[in-house]
Parts: sequence; structure tokens; C-alpha cells
Amino acid sequence: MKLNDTIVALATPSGAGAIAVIRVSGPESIAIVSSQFEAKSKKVLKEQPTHTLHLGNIIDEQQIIDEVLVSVFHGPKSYTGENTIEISCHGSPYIQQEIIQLLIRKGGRSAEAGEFTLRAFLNGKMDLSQAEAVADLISSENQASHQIAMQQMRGGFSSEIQRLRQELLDFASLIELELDFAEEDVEFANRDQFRDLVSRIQQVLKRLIDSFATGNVIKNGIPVAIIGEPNVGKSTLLNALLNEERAIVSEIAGTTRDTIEDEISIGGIGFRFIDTAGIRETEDVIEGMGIKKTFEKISQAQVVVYLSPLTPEGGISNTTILEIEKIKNRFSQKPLLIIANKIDLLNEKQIAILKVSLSGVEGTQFLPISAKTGEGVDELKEKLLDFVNTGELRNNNTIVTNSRHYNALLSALEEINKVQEGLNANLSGDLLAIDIREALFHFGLITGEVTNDELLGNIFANFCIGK
Ligand SMILES: Nc1nc2c(c(=O)[nH]1)N(C=O)[C@@H](CNc1ccc(C(=O)N[C@@H](CCC(=O)O)C(=O)O)cc1)CN2
Ligand SMILES: Nc1nc2c(ncn2[C@@H]2O[C@H](COP(=O)(O)OP(=O)(O)OP(=O)(O)O)[C@@H](O)[C@H]2O)c(=O)[nH]1
Ligand SMILES: [K+]
Ligand SMILES: [Mg+2]
Repeated sequence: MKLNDTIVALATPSGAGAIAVIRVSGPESIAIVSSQFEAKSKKVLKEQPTHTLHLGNIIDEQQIIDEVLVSVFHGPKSYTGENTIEISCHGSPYIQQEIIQLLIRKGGRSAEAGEFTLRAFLNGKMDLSQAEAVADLISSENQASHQIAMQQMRGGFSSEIQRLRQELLDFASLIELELDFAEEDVEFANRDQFRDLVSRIQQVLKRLIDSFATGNVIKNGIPVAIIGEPNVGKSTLLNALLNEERAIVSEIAGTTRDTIEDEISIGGIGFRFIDTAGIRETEDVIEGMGIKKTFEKISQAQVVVYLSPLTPEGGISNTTILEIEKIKNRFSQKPLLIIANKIDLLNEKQIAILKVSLSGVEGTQFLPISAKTGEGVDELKEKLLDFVNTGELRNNNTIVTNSRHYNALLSALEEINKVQEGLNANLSGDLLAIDIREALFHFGLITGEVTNDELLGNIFANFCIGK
């Protein structure tokens, strides 16, 4: 990691597009680009004020490579905190590479993955959790994950952690000061106030730790397994939910042999639907493997949708009800939604019968739908949303999505609990201070006050080049 280098990278996706943006950052960035740029206005680029935009040509040995727009940022007023130039050129891969290679010949070097954002962090433009949120923001695909990443990037989470860390630090300093006056037996750090602080920190940590379950689910999409006997219409339902012909549908039982997954956003939350092989006793080895996988998928799912066939009279058969009981016993903790499919085949009298038989099974939610006509599919989507605890999201509470942060929070809580035990046991200040310092260390890991090259390497290696 050489911060004195001037780094160059394509900031837009590689390949052809209308426009491409090349980023250059570092001490020589403005000088290097200035020497290869002829402004239409005849102005000299390196004499231009920060945050200005200039039209002109990129020149290599009197040859024009492209007509471009160049933006100038003077450090520290830039994304990276360094002198930065952005070149918007025409989106041909040839032009992009010609310009990048030219700038490297003139003293730049290729940026590593995440190096622009790493520099922003090292130059104090953002803390570590904000930098990590930049990557989450780029990969966010629905409203909920976007909202969480945006809040984190704007520093919501950081400032919460920072505040607690500062208060704890103040107490640590007072307690450590007491050690210098050991003979005099003074107490600079009021123990009652400190007890209050410790319990406040415990509460915040517990809330943040609990939010990880929600955060994880929101980040990855809530897995919903669609299960049921062969031919009940599982694949038809998947297609209806996704609004595309994703899975093969046929009247032949056993059509779906392997699981099929796809994601959609419902009410701003990502749901990952998993169409599975029909469950039944089978001699067919391949289908049997599919069924084994179905049980695996049920255990991974957050919600299970059980599609039930209808009897010729329009009810739910006793064998189906037994089947549902088996699943409930096997996966007792799983939210289970029972769906009676193909209600388009029923007349009004039969629907009435169905409603009676639907109300017969206790503790289970039933929903009549037609995957084929789409009737009831919106109600199903609403029911699925009900399963998700969106309270935290609605209340704009901080939600932890990053497992690195989660682990640091767990360790911080462990240390804070030790501090509390120490307080209760009237432990001496020097021993209390050790646990407080440990807790501070874990807080610092989240925001990046405590860091090392390996940690930074791990985080930024997962970024894209140019970010
Ligand atoms: N062309 C382009 N678009 C982009 C970015 C970029 O770097 N370049 N961004 C990159 O991710 C995002 C915008 N983020 C940015 C954040 C700060 C500054 C910046 O110049 N900050 C200065 C000046 C602030 C001011 O005007 O007061 C500073 O922080 O001091 C620029 C972009 C998204 N779009
Ligand atoms: N009338 C009617 N037919 C449906 C409905 N849903 C599915 N079907 C039909 O039922 C048959 C089986 O549908 P699939 O979606 O392949 O059923 P599956 O549960 O995925 O079947 P397997 O993958 O073989 O287990 C097809 O002929 C569908 O057109 C529905 O709501 N109404
Ligand atoms: K089928
Ligand atoms: Mg199928």
C-alpha cells in the first residue's frame, strides 16, 4: 500500500457503453492529466479550481485519443481526500485502455480493488464501517438493503458506536487516573454513573446484536421454500410470483427434479423463492435425490409455503392434513403457510366446502389461490411480508448486516458484561480498566480506530476495481 502513488482505474463497468469514467487519484494526478490534456478553452488544467469541469482532447504525442470531459478535485476536497481527476471518455474499450495505459506510462499505476475507498478511509474522509457500506450500497438490489447501506454510509451506525466508545473512554481515563493516586483512595469515576453507562451500553449492544438476524435476512433475501406433492402447481406458483416463465410446468408429475431459485422484491424486501421437487414415496433415484434436497431446502428456508391439492369435492384430503402434520412435527419452528391451489377449478359450492375444511386445522394459516389465474397471489405476497419483522426497518433503527461488525459487537458485549461483574464485585480500578480497554478495542475495530493491514486487506479486496 503506497499512498504516494498516483492510481488509475476505470470506474465504470468494463466493456462498451456510451460513456466511461476513468478515475485518477494521488499527488501527481492533476499534473499527469494536465500534461496530456488540451482544453478547448485553452485553459491549463493544473491551474483550474477544484470541482470544475473541462471539455478538451486527451493527447498522446500530438495524437488525439478522444474528446473528453475532465473534472478536477483538489485534495482534501475530494472523495479520496487526495487530488483527483475524472475523465469521462467515449465508452469504447479501446479508448478506455489507450487512456489508462497513457496515464500509467506518464507515472500512474493501476489501482487495486477498493483502493480509492481505502484512501478515503486512510485520509479520514470516512470511517471503516462507512467504507464497508459503500460496497453494500453498490450491491444493494432492493429498497430495504439500500436503506440500511445508505444509513450506514451516512454514519448512523458509526456515530452510535462512536458515542458509546467515547463515553466508555472517558470513564476509562478517570479510572486510570485513580491509579495514579492509589495511596489517597480517591474515586474520580463515580461508580453509580458508571453502572448506568454500562447497562446503557449493554442495551444498545443487545439491540444491535439482535438486529443482525433481520439484517442478514434482508441482505440475502428471505428464503421461502415452495413444497408439496407432485403436480400441485409449485412451479406454476413460482412463475406467478416472479412474473416470468422461470420453471418448467407440465401435467407430468415429477417435472421439477432439482430446486430452482429466484429473487423478487415484495414491499421493498428481497424474497428468494425456492421451487422444489414434489414430495412423495418414489422408486426413481433421481427424483428421490430431489426430494432429499427438498428437505434440505425446508431447513434453510425462513418461511415454508406448502401447496395442497384439492379433493374432487373441493376440500383438503385427510392424507394431506396428515402430511402437513408430519412437516409441522419435523420442522416445528418454521413458519408454515398452507395454500390450497387450483381454486379456479372449483364452483361456488365447492369453495364454500374448502373454506370449512381450511378452518379445520389449528395453528396454521390457510390461503386459497389459483397459481394459474393469479387469483390470491397478491394476498400470498402480503402474508409473506407479515412473516418478516420489518419493525426495526420502519423505525429507522440501526440494523447490523455485516458479520465482522456482528462479531465485534458480541465480543464488546462479552467484555462489558465482565466490567459489570467487576463493578458488582467491587473490583479494583486497575482490573476494571483492563476489561474496559478490551471492550474499547472491539468498538474500535468496527469504526476502524483499531486496524491492521490484514483487516484492511480483507475488507477492500472484496471491492471492485475503480471503487
Ligand atoms: N463522477 C463521480 N460520481 C460519483 C462519485 C465520484 O467519485 N465521482 N462518488 C463516489 O463514490 C459518489 C459521490 N460521492 C462523492 C463524495 C464526495 C465527493 C467530494 O468531492 N467531496 C469533497 C467536496 C464536498 C463539497 O463539495 O463540499 C469533500 O468531501 O471535501 C465527491 C463524490 C457517487 N457518484
Ligand atoms: N387449473 C389449474 N391448473 C394448475 C394450477 N396450477 C398449476 N396447474 C397445472 O397443474 C399441472 C402441474 O403444475 P406444475 O406447476 O408443473 O406442478 P409442480 O407442483 O411444479 O409439479 P412437479 O414439479 O412435477 O412436482 C400443470 O398442468 C399446471 O398447468 C392452477 O392454479 N389451476
Ligand atoms: K408437474
Ligand atoms: Mg415443478
